[in-house]
Amino acid sequence: MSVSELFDEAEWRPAPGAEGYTDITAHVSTDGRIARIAFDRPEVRNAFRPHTVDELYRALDQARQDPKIGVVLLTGNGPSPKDGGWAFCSGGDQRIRGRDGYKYSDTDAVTDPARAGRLHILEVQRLIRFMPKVVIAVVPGWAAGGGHSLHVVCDLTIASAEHGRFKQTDADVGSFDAGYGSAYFARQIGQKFAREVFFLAEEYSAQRAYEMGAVNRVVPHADLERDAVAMARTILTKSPTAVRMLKYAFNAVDDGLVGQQVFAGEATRLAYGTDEAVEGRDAFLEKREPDWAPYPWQY
Ligand SMILES: CC(C)(COP(=O)(O)OP(=O)(O)OC[C@H]1O[C@@H](n2cnc3c(N)ncnc32)[C@H](O)[C@@H]1OP(=O)(O)O)[C@@H](O)C(=O)NCCC(=O)NCCSC(=O)CCC(=O)c1ccccc1C(=O)O
Repeated sequence: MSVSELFDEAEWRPAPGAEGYTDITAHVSTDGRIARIAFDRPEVRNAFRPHTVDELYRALDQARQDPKIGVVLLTGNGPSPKDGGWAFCSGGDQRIRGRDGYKYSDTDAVTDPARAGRLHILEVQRLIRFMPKVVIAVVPGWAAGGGHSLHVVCDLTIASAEHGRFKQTDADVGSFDAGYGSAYFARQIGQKFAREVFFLAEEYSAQRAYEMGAVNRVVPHADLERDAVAMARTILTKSPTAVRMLKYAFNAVDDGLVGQQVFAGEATRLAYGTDEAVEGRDAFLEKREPDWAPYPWQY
């Protein structure tokens, strides 16, 4: 069975360990430079349960640690075998929501009570936010609730003109993403629009979301994945260090001290590459005073 109607078999090979996944699919482009990670529960509009989130975190972290991968495409497989509907992701699976979070199924055999009720999609959001690679939300259908928040936290969004739909249902179901999903969303599209999206929970077409500044590109459905790969390939022509520093620079202004820490960590890595920093380290190891003379107080 095909992974998804938009999936091009010639473009991808399974990511290492992907054969064990049940709720997502994970692939790497044949040249190893792009990851494609997809929700694979189209019959429930790609809603996620704790097991889905575990797999998603693992696949994203694997992409984060793969030095060849520069861009991650996050998408949803489809269409639904039940009614032909398309989805990026419809957020937390409301059927298994408990009073302390989302519940593992009996077959997941969770014995640790601390793991019983989960909201760890927020850990996935942080992984997307802080990974030093560009993450593109590729939206073939509904992005709703926590699925809407995931598209918000991705670096870029490309959506299907025919089937892309955006709706923030959190307040309909008594949930609220008070972090990136709402406050950061308001930074993206402005306070009035963001409040409208949450307080009215209406449906927005891909074109309307584009006009509001929530989406980068709207393309014909049949071209969605091809165009997403083309975007990724353009990004891959750029300097990895420059892209990494730019992502962290864009983040820093909204991420407080954590944003500064992440940006500064990369600045430190760059500084370690200079002769000046090498002199500091060598002087310590050689038990001598450092000679800073060759390094001016630049202005
Ligand atoms: C997405 C819809 C608007 C699509 O509507 P439509 O095309 O008419 O399809 P339906 O017939 O409604 O759905 C088809 C089928 O799928 C089932 N389904 C869809 N979504 C879900 C879901 N989220 N959970 C369980 N099942 C779902 C639906 O019941 C149908 O099944 P049948 O058996 O065939 O009848 C519409 O489906 C819709 O509105 N879906 C619900 C969207 C929603 O409210 N999601 C939850 C929001 S809350 C959330 O995601 C919290 C989790 C979270 O991420 C979080 C946690 C803590 C802090 C912050 C966050 C955060 O938001 O990030």
